[in-house]
Amino acid sequence: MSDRPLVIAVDGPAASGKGTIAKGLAQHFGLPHLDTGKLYRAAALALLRHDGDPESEFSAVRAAQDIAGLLDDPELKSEMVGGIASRISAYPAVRAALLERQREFAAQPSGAVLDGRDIGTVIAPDATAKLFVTASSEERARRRHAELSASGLPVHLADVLIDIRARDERDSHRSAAPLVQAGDALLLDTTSLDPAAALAEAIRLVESRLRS
Ligand SMILES: Nc1ncnc2c1ncn2[C@@H]1O[C@H](COP(=O)(O)OP(=O)(O)OP(=O)(O)O)[C@@H](O)[C@H]1O
Ligand SMILES: Nc1ccn([C@@H]2O[C@H](COP(=O)(O)O)[C@@H](O)[C@H]2O)c(=O)n1
Repeated sequence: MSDRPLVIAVDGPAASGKGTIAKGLAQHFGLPHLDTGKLYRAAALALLRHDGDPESEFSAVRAAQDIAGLLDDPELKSEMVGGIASRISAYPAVRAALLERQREFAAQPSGAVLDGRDIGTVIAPDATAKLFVTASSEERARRRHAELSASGLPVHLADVLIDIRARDERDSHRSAAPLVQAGDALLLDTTSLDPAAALAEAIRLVESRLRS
């Protein structure tokens, strides 16, 4: 077994359960965790609050440089913010503005768990273990719909499914750091797993990497 810090990269599409798994892995292995989607969402929120134009890369980069104080804002969770995050995250200069912070987090001597879209491919290509977490788009829409309804944000399931599919399309087909399973990532399909079973499988997969 290597004595390098344990770094776990968790990537996957929207509402696949990667954040839930990443948090659970962090707790299990005693590591700090970063939800990198929050950085893109915070940039989107900064843009919205400054009446910026998502069509302007310049405007989006300025927003990405101005996310202090926004990382725990409850508005980050809204579908509107998630949609704008997915649009502006396609700009290479926005990704560049958020890169160093993520790399520094991954390089902590303690090790780390990060979840997002490009952790295993761009942010931490040398991660000890990489998981690509997925689930069918219908199941992901069901989960996101339940989450939004529980937090008092009424939305139609059909609209959530359309939004999830649009997000998948944008995240997977952009030229800058697209959502793609890294060649050495282990696939974890959570469609028919509850959160506890998904985490148990994730721990098993990480441990299998630690032994290899
Ligand atoms: N295996 C699972 N079965 C059922 N529900 C789940 C499962 N995993 C997570 N959830 C629920 O689905 C919703 C989305 O999960 P989570 O936030 O972990 O996904 P995510 O991939 O990190 O989403 P995003 O990156 O788009 O914010 C949450 O409400 C979470 O509690
Ligand atoms: N590493 C990442 C993380 C996120 N994004 C983009 O942000 C959007 C919102 O992310 P959530 O995980 O909170 O849903 C997402 O749709 C991606 O477009 C990213 O590009 N890279």
